[in-house]
Amino acid sequence: MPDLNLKDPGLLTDANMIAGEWVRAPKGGDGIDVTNPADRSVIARVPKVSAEQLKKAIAAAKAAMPAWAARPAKERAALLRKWYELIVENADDLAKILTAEQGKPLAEAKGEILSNAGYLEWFAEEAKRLYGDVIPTPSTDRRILTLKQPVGVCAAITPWNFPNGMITRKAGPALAAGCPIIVKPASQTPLSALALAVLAERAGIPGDIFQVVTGKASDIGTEFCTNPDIAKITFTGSTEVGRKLLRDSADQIKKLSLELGGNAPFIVFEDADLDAAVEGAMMAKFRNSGQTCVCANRIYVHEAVVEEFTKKLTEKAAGLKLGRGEDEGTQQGPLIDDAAVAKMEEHLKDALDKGATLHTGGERSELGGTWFKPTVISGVTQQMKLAHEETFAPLAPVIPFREEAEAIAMANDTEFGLAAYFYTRDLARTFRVAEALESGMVGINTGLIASEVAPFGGVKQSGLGREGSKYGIDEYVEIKYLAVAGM
Ligand SMILES: NC(=O)C1=CN([C@@H]2O[C@H](COP(=O)(O)OP(=O)(O)OC[C@H]3O[C@@H](n4cnc5c(N)ncnc54)[C@H](OP(=O)(O)O)[C@@H]3O)[C@@H](O)[C@H]2O)C=CC1
Ligand SMILES: O=C(O)CCCC(=O)O
Repeated sequence: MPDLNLKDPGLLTDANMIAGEWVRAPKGGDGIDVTNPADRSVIARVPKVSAEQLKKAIAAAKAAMPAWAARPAKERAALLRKWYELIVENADDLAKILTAEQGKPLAEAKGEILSNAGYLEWFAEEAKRLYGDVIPTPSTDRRILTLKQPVGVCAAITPWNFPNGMITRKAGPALAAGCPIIVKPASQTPLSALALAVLAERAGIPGDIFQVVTGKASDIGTEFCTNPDIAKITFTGSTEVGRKLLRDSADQIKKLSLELGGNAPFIVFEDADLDAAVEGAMMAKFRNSGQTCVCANRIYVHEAVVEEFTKKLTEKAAGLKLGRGEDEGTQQGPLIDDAAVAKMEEHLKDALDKGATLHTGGERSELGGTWFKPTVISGVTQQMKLAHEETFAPLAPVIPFREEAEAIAMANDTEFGLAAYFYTRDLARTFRVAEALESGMVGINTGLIASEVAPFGGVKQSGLGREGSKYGIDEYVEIKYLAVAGM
């Protein structure tokens, strides 16, 4: 294992947690190399779980579920709380592991870890409030009650852009509701997931209740979708894979939560606080080098302020410091891989070929590898590729508009509906526009919306279900109705 200068080297492991045991790749056997996107060096090799091992993990989770679900909610809550505390205590080390495999600046990595540990804290509390109802009865011979019961064994498939946070968001509500969960992290970033498993074990969470398996995505996905002992799949990633999971699990009518691609519009009205809008756009566009599903993909700016906005955005974007995530002051890490750079270049070229103007960036950085200079272009139209596809990279396209209705129509002109943002100081417009935007989340005068207390999720082809908030745990329970007569 690499020397990441951890306070606690025990957090770095290349073993899977299967049925309560740490399982390494067989010597000389098949495995997956984990590389540091900053220099492409191989930092670890994790196992490719075998079909038998995966079945064993699922069977172990199924066998362990009744005892876990039967524990008083207060006990499950205490274990989740302990896990949360260990993550917070070890946030510096977890951030180093995350940055080494994902590339984001260390401060951002630590921010991801701390803010998303909040989902464990939140759901530890919600575990105790999983109330049913007593419903007023329409006839005197009976009483009507509801219970909330755990949905069953859950399987999570998580992406590389938030290697730590996308797991706590799913494991928190699952475990709180009484469900075991098996996590398959992205092959690019398994070490953060495995470090979470180390801490879960230390917190006292049984190793058949929180398991992590690494390996070939399509094989694991197929087993999750077809194994009758998996009741629910929770996925964050591309719309294409989400669609496949939905299709493949249709035969067994599994429950699915899908947090898929976005194509967030970011609208700046003529009455906006322009400096605040520029700050918000920087956050919504360039956080994680543009690789978040809620990243602003299209920036619509009223024609009266478009020139000034573009100038200010360009200055800020050009001032971002690129570097290795672990280097002091780095604001933009490398993109995850060459495919991510290729997509950025494809969208940029298409826009420039169709008449867009380049203000800053537009090329790979001198740092080499997968760094791409933060890029601002203007004169963008709805006919360009980036208006309809998620770029997932540091490309900020500015599109002018004249009328509010025109901005809303362009914003909604997409099959996606995850996040949207707009800046205005007009209260009536605030509600009018917020209600008209076809998205699951709307940031108004802010470019940062994720929080464990709020429901995160999309409409249209951006997915199904919500993560976080009082609604998040509903994704992991079934409501059972009791009709009690004979009294
Ligand atoms: N909503 C979001 O937050 C995210 C959106 N995306 C979008 O998707 C694009 C592509 O990114 P990419 O990493 O390829 O996203 P994917 O959807 O391919 O990967 C996300 C997760 O799904 C797994 N996966 C891939 N194929 C299958 C399959 N057939 N069955 C089951 N699981 C599978 C991956 O595993 P493995 O790593 O082993 O392939 C990973 O764990 C991005 O450019 C972006 O537009 C990507 C990541 C996150
Ligand atoms: O990209 C995602 O899938 C989640 C974004 C979380 C955040 O905004 O912190």
